[in-house]
Amino acid sequence: MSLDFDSFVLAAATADLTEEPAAREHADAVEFRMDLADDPLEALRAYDGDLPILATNRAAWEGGEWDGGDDDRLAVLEEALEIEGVEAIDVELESLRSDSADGLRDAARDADVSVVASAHDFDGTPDEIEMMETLSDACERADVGKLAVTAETRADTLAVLAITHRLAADGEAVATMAMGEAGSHTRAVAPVYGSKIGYAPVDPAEATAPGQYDLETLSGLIADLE
Ligand SMILES: O=C1C[C@@](O)(C(=O)O)C[C@@H](O)[C@@H]1O
Repeated sequence: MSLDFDSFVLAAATADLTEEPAAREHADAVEFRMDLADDPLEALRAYDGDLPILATNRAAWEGGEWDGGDDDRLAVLEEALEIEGVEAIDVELESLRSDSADGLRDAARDADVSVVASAHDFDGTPDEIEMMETLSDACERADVGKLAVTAETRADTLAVLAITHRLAADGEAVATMAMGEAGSHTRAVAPVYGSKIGYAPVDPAEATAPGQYDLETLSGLIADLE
């Protein structure tokens, strides 16, 4: 079964699937950060929660903690496709651009699992033209295109919201957020402009990116702004 991003999905981001019961009240899905977990395939096989899983195995070169080779990283993600409960996977846009994840994407289609193509900028916010190019490319290569940048100013956050609005208005499935303290509010506001995925840790001490609100807080903010 595939996770459908027609409406907004709030994902509880975690390296520990036993947190799922605590996430149920506020989340629509669990983002399982396989790269941050000890034995991720074992944990997935043992999962018997209610929330669908978006599986991410983030490369070190994209801000994650997978410390093996890239082929192994994608192969582990491909194994996850076969496990019940996994309804979406996150694949780095760079892997899709280099064709190294073509097999994985085809396998996801065969398994009826959605693909999120993601790109991150941990240093800053590129200009709008560059962000439009990156996000449009991500949308072309997957079911959802995701872009997370690092905001330092209000102008940065406005630019992220502007491109979100533009692509969503064109019918593209996008997920956006500005990382960092200056970007926090975009996590609540981007869904108003059409962003389809939000990420928040159940436990604020276990954030998976800078500037995240905890799950209960983000869920409340999004509900208030709807
Ligand atoms: O790519 C993303 C988005 C994210 O980096 C964020 O900023 O919320 C959090 C990550 O867990 C997730 O994989």
